Amino acid sequence: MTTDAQSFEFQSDVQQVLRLVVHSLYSNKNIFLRELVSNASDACDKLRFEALKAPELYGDQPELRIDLSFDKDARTLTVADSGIGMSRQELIDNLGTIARSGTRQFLEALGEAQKADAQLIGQFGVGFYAAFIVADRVTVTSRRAGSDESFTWESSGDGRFTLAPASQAERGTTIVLHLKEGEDEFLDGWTLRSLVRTYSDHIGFPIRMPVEKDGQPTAEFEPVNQAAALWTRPKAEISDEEYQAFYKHVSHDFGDALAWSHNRVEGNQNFTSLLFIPARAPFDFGFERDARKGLKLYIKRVFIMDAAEDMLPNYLRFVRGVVDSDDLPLNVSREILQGSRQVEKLRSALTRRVLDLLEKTARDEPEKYADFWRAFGAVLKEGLAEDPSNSARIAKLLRFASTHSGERDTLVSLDDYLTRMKPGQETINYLSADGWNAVRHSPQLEGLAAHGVEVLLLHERIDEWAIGYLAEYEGRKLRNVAKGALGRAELGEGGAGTEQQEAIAKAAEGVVGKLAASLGERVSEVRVSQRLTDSPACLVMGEHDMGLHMQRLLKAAGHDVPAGKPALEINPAHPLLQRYDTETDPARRDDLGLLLFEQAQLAEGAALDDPAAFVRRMNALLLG
Ligand SMILES: Nc1ncnc2c1ncn2[C@@H]1O[C@H](COP(=O)(O)OP(=O)(O)OP(=O)(O)O)[C@@H](O)[C@H]1O
Repeated sequence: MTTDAQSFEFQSDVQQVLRLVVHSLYSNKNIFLRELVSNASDACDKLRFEALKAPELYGDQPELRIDLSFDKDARTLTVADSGIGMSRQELIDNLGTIARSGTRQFLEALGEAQKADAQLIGQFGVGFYAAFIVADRVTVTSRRAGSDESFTWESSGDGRFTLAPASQAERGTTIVLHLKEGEDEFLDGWTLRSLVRTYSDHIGFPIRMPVEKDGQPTAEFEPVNQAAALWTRPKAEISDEEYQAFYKHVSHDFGDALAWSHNRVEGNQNFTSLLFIPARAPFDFGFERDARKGLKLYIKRVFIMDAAEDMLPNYLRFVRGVVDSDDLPLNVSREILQGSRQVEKLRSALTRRVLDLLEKTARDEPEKYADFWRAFGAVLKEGLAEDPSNSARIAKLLRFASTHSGERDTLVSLDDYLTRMKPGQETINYLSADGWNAVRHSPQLEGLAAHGVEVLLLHERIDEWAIGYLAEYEGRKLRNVAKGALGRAELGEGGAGTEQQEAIAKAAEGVVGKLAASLGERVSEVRVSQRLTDSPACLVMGEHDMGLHMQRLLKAAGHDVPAGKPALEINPAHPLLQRYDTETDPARRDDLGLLLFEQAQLAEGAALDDPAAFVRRMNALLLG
């Protein structure tokens, strides 16, 4: 073993993160203490968990605690915990790298201007590196539980750190901050106590500070926090600020939570849950599907593991918090969790809690709910497919753009829709397409708009797939208006009567026949439309066929899709159809017919089979 200090370089990302943290968070510099105490508390949790199987890890030091002290002369502040500690290799791995996946992508994606935004920086959990906001040198000495070796890690935050053997007598980690010039406020007992009370009161282990006598710290330590895990305390005694501080501890989010729900359940199952809905998606939200974090499982107050995957369905993966069970065995393993009926029950109870909380927020604080929907709506929609037993409740929480306002950001619920249905209308109408403009300007909406019938506008990738799992809402069928013939059920009493329709269809028989001949196998049928008022034509699938948009999505994902053929619906009153009908040159007429078909494909968002031929035809007609 070497006795001299060895020098190492930080992984390249670390330097960048460090610089960002120090520059962006200076105005919130107090948070360094919260971060260090939070890590110390995690280290105590880890020891308590490992000691379930190996009680000898406690040695002769059963106490788990976090001590804060300072030395005015040396200008140092010390955070010492009796937690799990770190081995030499762990010091190198944990304090010289950035483990979170996606950090590099995140940094690259941030523009220069955004880099100064503390909220954004906070999203990747600044953690240990926050120490460098106030310190120009940080010394970490650690001795892992069960080992008699200790090591000192030291860095000035300049891209390098050193590592040397040490002789720390006790288990755990001691972090000494050599404060920068001007940071003397942290050398004051009163300030530190008030910071602990503000940010770390909820920590479940005692945070202790030296008793002061005549303004001088003594060797005796006293607790300065409540040292009771927050969720074990009665709701009425916990302030919003305390809940928010705790949220930051469990979620590593820098901003506040949007809402939370804290419950104690007694009876068949005994557990406490404290669940938070974040206000924003974390930067690596998309990356973490495989290793989901965010819901901590405690058993009888002992932290066991991150168990989001077992305790919550995938579509609620944005939830953060803790669940503390009195019934599960302390020696539970992931394998046991996965097969356990008790866990299954816990999972449905937690799912209900989250849906209750979302319903309450939607009802009482619609603006907050709108923020939630913007951040996580697309995730919640997956629930329609994943959790059929709750699909009615999920459906109530859905929000859609609609022709009611015609604006992308003004969203309506299915309940809103029901109140605006026309007399005689039976279906909840929707249209889906690739992107907002394609759906908003679709010719398919013209007839419905003329009758004043509202249509939900689905324009996100997941929409058509998700909505396919929702056959009806409150007894009303959900109806894709791009399919089948529209009648009274879709249009209400204002829909054209059958006699009138038949008369129009009869008058158009000639043009319909000619078009069917021009288009041949491309379409299943040509018919007069109820949908159109301004456009000449549109494409419509059979009511039970797969929508054209969905066919494209599946094809793009590499699936074999049965090629259902659309019908071409026409608006015989449109001048282009009259021009088609009166064209005497058969070749030109066929070209015009094909153009009508291709236009309908384009308007619906499809790519053309042979775009060059389309352009040639179009140009010939423009010049002719
Ligand atoms: N006091 C401590 N005792 C033991 N290990 C620690 C301590 N402080 C930090 N560590 C280790 O160093 C790692 C990195 O800490 P850091 O605070 O940078 O990130 P983190 O806590 O994992 O995540 P986050 O970015 O969410 O804060 C921790 O995961 C932990 O393994």
